[in-house]
Amino acid sequence: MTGRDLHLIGAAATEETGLGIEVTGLRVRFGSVEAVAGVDLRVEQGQSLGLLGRNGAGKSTTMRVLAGVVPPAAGSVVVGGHDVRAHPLEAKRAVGYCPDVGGLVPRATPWEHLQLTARLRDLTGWEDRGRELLERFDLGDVAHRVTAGFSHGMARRLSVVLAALHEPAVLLLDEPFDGVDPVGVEATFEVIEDARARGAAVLVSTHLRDLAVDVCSEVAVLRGGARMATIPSGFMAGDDGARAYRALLAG
Ligand SMILES: Nc1ncnc2c1ncn2[C@@H]1O[C@H](COP(=O)(O)OP(=O)(O)OP(=O)(O)O)[C@@H](O)[C@H]1O
Repeated sequence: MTGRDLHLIGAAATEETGLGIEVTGLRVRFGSVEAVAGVDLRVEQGQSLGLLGRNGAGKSTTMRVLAGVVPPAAGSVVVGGHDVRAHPLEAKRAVGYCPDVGGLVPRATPWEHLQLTARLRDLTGWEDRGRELLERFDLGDVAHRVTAGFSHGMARRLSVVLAALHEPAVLLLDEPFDGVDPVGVEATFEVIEDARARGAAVLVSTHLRDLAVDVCSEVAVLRGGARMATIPSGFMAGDDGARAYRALLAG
Protein backbone atom coordinates (compact mmCIF):
# COMPACT_ATOMS: atom_id res chain seq x y z
CA MET A 1 0.00 0.00 0.00
CA THR A 2 1.43 3.39 -0.94
CA GLY A 3 1.42 6.62 1.04
CA ARG A 4 -1.16 7.96 -1.40
CA ASP A 5 -3.47 4.99 -0.71
CA LEU A 6 -3.17 5.65 3.03
CA HIS A 7 -3.83 9.30 2.40
CA LEU A 8 -7.04 8.46 0.56
CA ILE A 9 -8.13 6.11 3.34
CA GLY A 10 -7.48 8.91 5.83
CA ALA A 11 -9.54 11.33 3.79
CA ALA A 12 -12.42 8.85 3.56
CA ALA A 13 -12.30 8.19 7.31
CA THR A 14 -12.83 11.89 7.99
CA GLU A 15 -16.23 11.87 6.37
CA GLU A 16 -17.33 9.16 8.77
CA THR A 17 -15.70 10.29 12.00
CA GLY A 18 -15.17 14.03 11.69
CA LEU A 19 -11.65 13.74 13.15
CA GLY A 20 -8.98 16.28 12.29
CA ILE A 21 -9.21 19.94 13.27
CA GLU A 22 -12.45 21.89 13.55
CA VAL A 23 -12.37 25.46 14.85
CA THR A 24 -15.56 27.52 14.90
CA GLY A 25 -15.89 31.12 16.04
CA LEU A 26 -12.70 31.04 18.11
CA ARG A 27 -12.03 34.12 20.21
CA VAL A 28 -9.11 34.78 22.58
CA ARG A 29 -8.53 37.94 24.58
CA PHE A 30 -5.48 39.12 26.56
CA GLY A 31 -6.73 42.07 28.63
CA SER A 32 -7.72 44.74 26.14
CA VAL A 33 -6.14 42.89 23.17
CA GLU A 34 -8.40 40.68 21.11
CA ALA A 35 -5.73 38.29 19.80
CA VAL A 36 -8.19 36.03 17.97
CA ALA A 37 -11.46 37.56 16.85
CA GLY A 38 -13.62 34.84 15.36
CA VAL A 39 -11.52 32.27 13.50
CA ASP A 40 -13.01 29.28 11.67
CA LEU A 41 -10.69 26.53 10.40
CA ARG A 42 -11.17 22.99 9.23
CA VAL A 43 -8.41 20.50 8.45
CA GLU A 44 -9.46 17.05 7.32
CA GLN A 45 -7.48 13.92 8.15
CA GLY A 46 -4.69 13.50 5.63
CA GLN A 47 -4.68 17.23 4.83
CA SER A 48 -2.31 20.05 5.72
CA LEU A 49 -3.33 23.68 6.12
CA GLY A 50 -0.87 26.59 6.11
CA LEU A 51 -1.58 29.51 8.42
CA LEU A 52 -0.31 32.81 7.02
CA GLY A 53 -0.58 36.39 8.22
CA ARG A 54 1.41 39.38 9.41
CA ASN A 55 3.06 39.68 12.83
CA GLY A 56 0.37 39.78 15.49
CA ALA A 57 -2.34 38.33 13.24
CA GLY A 58 -3.22 35.66 15.80
CA LYS A 59 -1.52 32.59 14.29
CA SER A 60 0.45 31.48 17.37
CA THR A 61 -2.46 32.18 19.71
CA THR A 62 -4.70 30.01 17.55
CA MET A 63 -2.05 27.27 17.62
CA ARG A 64 -1.75 27.55 21.39
CA VAL A 65 -5.49 27.04 21.84
CA LEU A 66 -5.38 23.94 19.63
CA ALA A 67 -2.44 22.63 21.70
CA GLY A 68 -4.33 23.19 24.96
CA VAL A 69 -1.88 25.83 26.22
CA VAL A 70 -4.27 28.81 26.08
CA PRO A 71 -8.00 28.49 26.82
CA PRO A 72 -10.51 29.79 24.26
CA ALA A 73 -12.69 32.69 25.43
CA ALA A 74 -15.41 31.69 22.98
CA GLY A 75 -16.00 29.29 20.15
CA SER A 76 -15.60 25.59 19.62
CA VAL A 77 -12.24 23.83 19.10
CA VAL A 78 -12.12 20.11 18.35
CA VAL A 79 -8.82 18.27 17.70
CA GLY A 80 -8.67 14.60 16.81
CA GLY A 81 -12.35 14.34 17.70
CA HIS A 82 -11.90 15.84 21.19
CA ASP A 83 -13.25 19.21 22.34
CA VAL A 84 -10.37 21.08 24.03
CA ARG A 85 -12.69 22.48 26.70
CA ALA A 86 -14.74 19.38 27.48
CA HIS A 87 -11.93 16.81 27.13
CA PRO A 88 -8.62 18.65 27.56
CA LEU A 89 -6.47 15.58 28.35
CA GLU A 90 -7.75 13.54 25.41
CA ALA A 91 -7.31 16.56 23.14
CA LYS A 92 -3.72 17.08 24.32
CA ARG A 93 -2.95 13.40 23.78
CA ALA A 94 -4.11 13.66 20.18
CA VAL A 95 -1.81 16.58 19.43
CA GLY A 96 1.90 16.93 18.65
CA TYR A 97 2.88 20.58 19.08
CA CYS A 98 6.00 22.46 18.00
CA PRO A 99 5.70 25.86 19.72
CA ASP A 100 7.03 28.99 17.99
CA VAL A 101 9.50 29.64 20.83
CA GLY A 102 10.78 27.80 23.89
CA GLY A 103 9.76 24.34 24.94
CA LEU A 104 13.30 22.97 25.36
CA VAL A 105 15.15 22.36 28.63
CA PRO A 106 18.64 23.92 28.28
CA ARG A 107 20.36 21.34 30.50
CA ALA A 108 18.81 18.34 28.79
CA THR A 109 20.09 16.58 25.66
CA PRO A 110 17.92 15.73 22.62
CA TRP A 111 17.83 12.11 23.77
CA GLU A 112 16.67 13.17 27.25
CA HIS A 113 13.98 15.33 25.62
CA LEU A 114 12.79 12.26 23.72
CA GLN A 115 12.80 10.18 26.93
CA LEU A 116 10.77 12.85 28.72
CA THR A 117 8.27 13.13 25.86
CA ALA A 118 7.91 9.34 25.77
CA ARG A 119 7.36 9.15 29.51
CA LEU A 120 4.76 11.93 29.52
CA ARG A 121 2.88 10.14 26.76
CA ASP A 122 3.33 6.58 28.11
CA LEU A 123 5.10 5.50 24.92
CA THR A 124 6.90 2.19 24.67
CA GLY A 125 9.18 0.98 21.89
CA TRP A 126 9.79 4.52 20.68
CA GLU A 127 13.60 4.35 20.65
CA ASP A 128 14.13 3.30 17.02
CA ARG A 129 11.77 5.98 15.75
CA GLY A 130 13.46 8.54 18.04
CA ARG A 131 16.88 7.63 16.67
CA GLU A 132 15.61 7.68 13.07
CA LEU A 133 14.03 11.13 13.55
CA LEU A 134 17.21 12.56 15.09
CA GLU A 135 19.24 11.20 12.15
CA ARG A 136 16.73 12.53 9.62
CA PHE A 137 17.01 16.00 11.17
CA ASP A 138 20.80 15.75 11.30
CA LEU A 139 20.80 15.78 15.10
CA GLY A 140 22.27 12.29 15.58
CA ASP A 141 25.75 13.61 16.32
CA VAL A 142 24.44 15.93 19.05
CA ALA A 143 21.92 13.49 20.56
CA HIS A 144 23.80 13.53 23.86
CA ARG A 145 24.81 17.20 23.98
CA VAL A 146 22.83 19.60 26.16
CA THR A 147 20.62 21.93 24.11
CA ALA A 148 21.88 25.07 25.88
CA GLY A 149 24.42 25.69 23.11
CA PHE A 150 22.11 24.85 20.22
CA SER A 151 21.66 27.33 17.40
CA HIS A 152 18.15 28.62 16.71
CA GLY A 153 17.78 26.28 13.73
CA MET A 154 18.95 23.22 15.70
CA ALA A 155 16.40 23.99 18.42
CA ARG A 156 13.66 24.37 15.79
CA ARG A 157 14.58 21.00 14.27
CA LEU A 158 14.50 19.27 17.67
CA SER A 159 11.10 20.83 18.43
CA VAL A 160 9.69 19.29 15.25
CA VAL A 161 11.17 15.90 16.19
CA LEU A 162 9.52 16.05 19.63
CA ALA A 163 6.15 17.02 18.13
CA ALA A 164 6.28 14.12 15.67
CA LEU A 165 7.65 11.35 17.94
CA HIS A 166 4.29 9.80 18.95
CA GLU A 167 2.79 10.02 15.45
CA PRO A 168 -0.04 12.28 16.60
CA ALA A 169 -3.46 12.47 14.97
CA VAL A 170 -3.05 16.24 14.84
CA LEU A 171 0.34 17.83 14.12
CA LEU A 172 0.72 21.53 14.96
CA LEU A 173 3.92 23.19 13.71
CA ASP A 174 4.37 26.86 14.61
CA GLU A 175 7.14 28.47 12.52
CA PRO A 176 8.95 25.14 11.95
CA PHE A 177 11.08 26.61 9.11
CA ASP A 178 12.24 29.72 10.94
CA GLY A 179 16.04 29.88 10.62
CA VAL A 180 16.20 26.24 9.50
CA ASP A 181 18.68 25.08 6.82
CA PRO A 182 17.63 23.15 3.67
CA VAL A 183 18.29 19.75 5.30
CA GLY A 184 15.96 20.68 8.15
CA VAL A 185 13.33 22.03 5.76
CA GLU A 186 13.44 18.80 3.75
CA ALA A 187 13.17 16.69 6.92
CA THR A 188 10.18 18.76 8.08
CA PHE A 189 8.52 18.28 4.69
CA GLU A 190 9.00 14.52 5.11
CA VAL A 191 7.49 14.56 8.59
CA ILE A 192 4.45 16.45 7.26
CA GLU A 193 4.06 14.09 4.31
CA ASP A 194 4.41 11.03 6.59
CA ALA A 195 1.80 12.46 8.95
CA ARG A 196 -0.61 13.09 6.09
CA ALA A 197 0.00 9.61 4.67
CA ARG A 198 -1.10 8.00 7.95
CA GLY A 199 -4.21 10.18 8.07
CA ALA A 200 -3.14 12.94 10.47
CA ALA A 201 -4.33 16.54 10.14
CA VAL A 202 -1.47 19.05 9.94
CA LEU A 203 -1.51 22.79 10.64
CA VAL A 204 1.62 24.80 9.78
CA SER A 205 2.05 28.44 10.75
CA THR A 206 4.75 30.23 8.77
CA HIS A 207 5.80 33.52 7.20
CA LEU A 208 7.35 31.62 4.30
CA ARG A 209 4.55 31.62 1.72
CA ASP A 210 6.49 29.51 -0.79
CA LEU A 211 7.10 26.73 1.72
CA ALA A 212 3.46 26.81 2.84
CA VAL A 213 2.42 26.44 -0.80
CA ASP A 214 4.83 23.53 -1.30
CA VAL A 215 3.74 21.50 1.71
CA CYS A 216 0.08 22.45 2.27
CA SER A 217 -3.04 21.65 0.30
CA GLU A 218 -4.74 24.86 1.45
CA VAL A 219 -3.70 28.09 3.15
CA ALA A 220 -5.70 30.26 5.51
CA VAL A 221 -4.83 33.94 5.88
CA LEU A 222 -5.42 35.67 9.22
CA ARG A 223 -5.58 39.42 9.66
CA GLY A 224 -6.20 41.24 12.92
CA GLY A 225 -7.22 38.00 14.63
CA ALA A 226 -9.80 37.12 12.00
CA ARG A 227 -9.64 34.71 9.08
CA MET A 228 -9.70 36.54 5.76
CA ALA A 229 -9.76 33.51 3.45
CA THR A 230 -8.98 29.82 3.06
CA ILE A 231 -7.84 29.01 -0.46
CA PRO A 232 -6.15 26.17 -2.33
CA SER A 233 -2.41 26.70 -1.94
CA GLY A 234 -1.87 26.74 -5.73
CA PHE A 235 -3.52 30.17 -5.84
CA MET A 236 -0.80 31.47 -3.50
CA ALA A 237 2.10 30.31 -5.68
CA GLY A 238 4.53 32.49 -7.63
CA ASP A 239 4.20 36.19 -8.44
CA ASP A 240 0.42 35.99 -8.81
CA GLY A 241 0.22 34.32 -5.41
CA ALA A 242 2.41 37.03 -3.86
CA ARG A 243 0.05 39.69 -5.25
CA ALA A 244 -3.02 37.80 -3.99
CA TYR A 245 -1.43 37.45 -0.55
CA ARG A 246 -0.54 41.16 -0.37
CA ALA A 247 -4.10 42.03 -1.34
CA LEU A 248 -5.49 39.84 1.45
CA LEU A 249 -3.11 41.41 3.98
CA ALA A 250 -4.03 44.93 2.86
CA GLY A 251 -7.76 44.23 2.87
N1 LIG B 1 0.37 36.37 26.38
C1 LIG B 1 -0.04 37.47 25.76
N2 LIG B 1 -0.35 38.58 26.46
C2 LIG B 1 -0.78 39.71 25.84
N3 LIG B 1 -0.95 39.82 24.50
C3 LIG B 1 -0.65 38.73 23.75
C4 LIG B 1 -0.18 37.52 24.33
N4 LIG B 1 0.02 36.61 23.34
C5 LIG B 1 -0.30 37.26 22.19
N5 LIG B 1 -0.71 38.51 22.44
C6 LIG B 1 -1.14 39.49 21.43
O1 LIG B 1 -2.10 38.84 20.61
C7 LIG B 1 -1.93 39.28 19.26
C8 LIG B 1 -1.69 38.06 18.38
O2 LIG B 1 -0.42 37.53 18.69
P1 LIG B 1 0.12 36.16 18.04
O3 LIG B 1 1.41 35.84 18.70
O4 LIG B 1 -0.94 35.15 18.08
O5 LIG B 1 0.35 36.60 16.52
P2 LIG B 1 1.15 35.88 15.35
O6 LIG B 1 0.30 35.96 14.14
O7 LIG B 1 1.59 34.53 15.78
O8 LIG B 1 2.40 36.84 15.19
P3 LIG B 1 3.92 36.52 14.73
O9 LIG B 1 3.85 36.27 13.25
O10 LIG B 1 4.65 37.78 15.05
O11 LIG B 1 4.41 35.34 15.51
C9 LIG B 1 -0.80 40.29 19.25
O12 LIG B 1 -1.37 41.59 19.35
C10 LIG B 1 -0.03 39.94 20.52
O13 LIG B 1 0.63 41.07 21.02
